[in-house]
Amino acid sequence: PAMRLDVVSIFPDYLAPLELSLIGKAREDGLLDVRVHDLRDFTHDRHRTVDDTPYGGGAGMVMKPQPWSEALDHVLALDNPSGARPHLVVPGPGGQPFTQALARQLALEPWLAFACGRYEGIDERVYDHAREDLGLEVSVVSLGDYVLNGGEVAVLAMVEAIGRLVPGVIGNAESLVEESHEDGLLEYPIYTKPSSWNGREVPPVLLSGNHGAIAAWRHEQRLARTAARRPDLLHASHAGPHGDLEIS
Ligand SMILES: O=C(OCc1ccccc1)c1cn[nH]c1
Repeated sequence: PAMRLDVVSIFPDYLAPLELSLIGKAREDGLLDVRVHDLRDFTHDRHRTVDDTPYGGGAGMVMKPQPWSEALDHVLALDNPSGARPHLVVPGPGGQPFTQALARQLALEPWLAFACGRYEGIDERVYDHAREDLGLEVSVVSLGDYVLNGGEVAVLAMVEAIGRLVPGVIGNAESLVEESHEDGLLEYPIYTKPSSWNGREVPPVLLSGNHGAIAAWRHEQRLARTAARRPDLLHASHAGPHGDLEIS
């Protein structure tokens, strides 16, 4: 059965790229069932109001709870015979880090619903309502320590990272194996033809046909790159036989 992905946003057109290329094809192949909903369809006033000023004062605006409650009810009611429940994922700067590990976990779920916040965010009671009244698992997830204007860009990134892990979405499975962050190290440098270009040569080991030496060189490169760019990713399990993390 297709993995179901619902997205609620006041800018549904922002999610149009999900109709393209890989994710678009996976939708055609029935692997992903992606539906985008306009939050303003769940307002009833002339101005289709979705936000208001924050209680307690402060800058900016807060998204009103009622439209979100009606949008979630609509998502849950849509052709949902099994009564299954979606995992509600809300992008936000204050969330748990979105990592390849979390992407892998989410790719195993049958149904994800994404709530795209705008302004300063969503009234907290929507999270409580979703958890306590709708019985949903709710996760606030951050792409990184920076602030976007809204959740849409984050959802595009997450849907791409998750969608490509769904079996059948990516053609050759092996391309999924050797990837950054899969085993905690960054990827090694890659090369293709011509072997000499612009006076620059491809490292000879890669042309040697000596697969042991090639694998060793690639591992060394991954360690060196990770030490240089992401020392935070390095830990004891990556130490060499002498327990050293020093890169030669
Ligand atoms: O800004 C983000 O989400 C959009 C958002 C949601 C709620 C209020 C303001 C902005 C974000 C940053 N890292 N990961 C997500």
